[in-house]
Amino acid sequence: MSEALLEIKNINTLYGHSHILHDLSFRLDKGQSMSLMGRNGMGKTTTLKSILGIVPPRSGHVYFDGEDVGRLPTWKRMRRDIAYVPEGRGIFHNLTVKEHLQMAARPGSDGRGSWDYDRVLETFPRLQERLSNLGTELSGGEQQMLAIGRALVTNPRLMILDEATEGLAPLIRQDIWSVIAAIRESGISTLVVDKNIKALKKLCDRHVVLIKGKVHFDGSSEELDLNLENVERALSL
Ligand SMILES: Nc1ncnc2c1ncn2[C@@H]1O[C@H](COP(=O)(O)OP(=O)(O)OP(=O)(O)O)[C@@H](O)[C@H]1O
Repeated sequence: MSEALLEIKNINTLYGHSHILHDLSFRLDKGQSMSLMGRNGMGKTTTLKSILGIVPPRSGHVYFDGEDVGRLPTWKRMRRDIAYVPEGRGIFHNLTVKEHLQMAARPGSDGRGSWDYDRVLETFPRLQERLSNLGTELSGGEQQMLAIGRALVTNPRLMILDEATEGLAPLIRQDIWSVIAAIRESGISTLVVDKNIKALKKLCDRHVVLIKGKVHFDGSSEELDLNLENVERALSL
């Protein structure tokens, strides 16, 4: 049996008295790619924030590479090689593209440094042209490329992307999907939230669909195909 990179077990997450995630469990194996889907407000972002400890679950466990990281602060989880590309991208208005990448660059926890500043610029030639531009001067697509580039230079083993292509023009979306595929090919596991089921089916090995903070579907791309109607119903308005 393959080894789990990320495993969450029976997570319950609340905002005050609002119970959002109910006994949520799933696992992502090493080298694999997983999609997390669901209609607006179903708990996708809350799941990602629970994994990272930004919103710590009230109960349950988060295991990363076999270690229970559930009590660690967010920055320590990220030092275990988890990178996060948040919804809204989190680009700093007053820093240039170059500064964003230089500030974030570091080897992985075991010294891996395959994704460095130069490789990111080779992957995103658009960023190369924009090195001295401030965050505010970038288009939405360029901001997303920078957010992904900034995550890559930390040499993660797991990259988490929230709303990976939301609000981007179709051609830029295609670029982002190609880059996520390349990231995955380079051996980094990915956990991707997006609405494009077709792109996710091609890119990811496993798929989890949430309804009201519970797992409605969890399966491979083949199983997703077999349950497509059911899953599409869970995703439609
Ligand atoms: N900071 C917060 N305080 C209180 N409730 C919140 C907070 N953040 C999110 N929620 C609520 O938690 C529920 C799940 O939200 P979440 O953002 O995880 O959903 P989502 O599936 O990511 O949806 P979207 O696609 O809209 O981002 C929603 O009902 C939302 O209103």
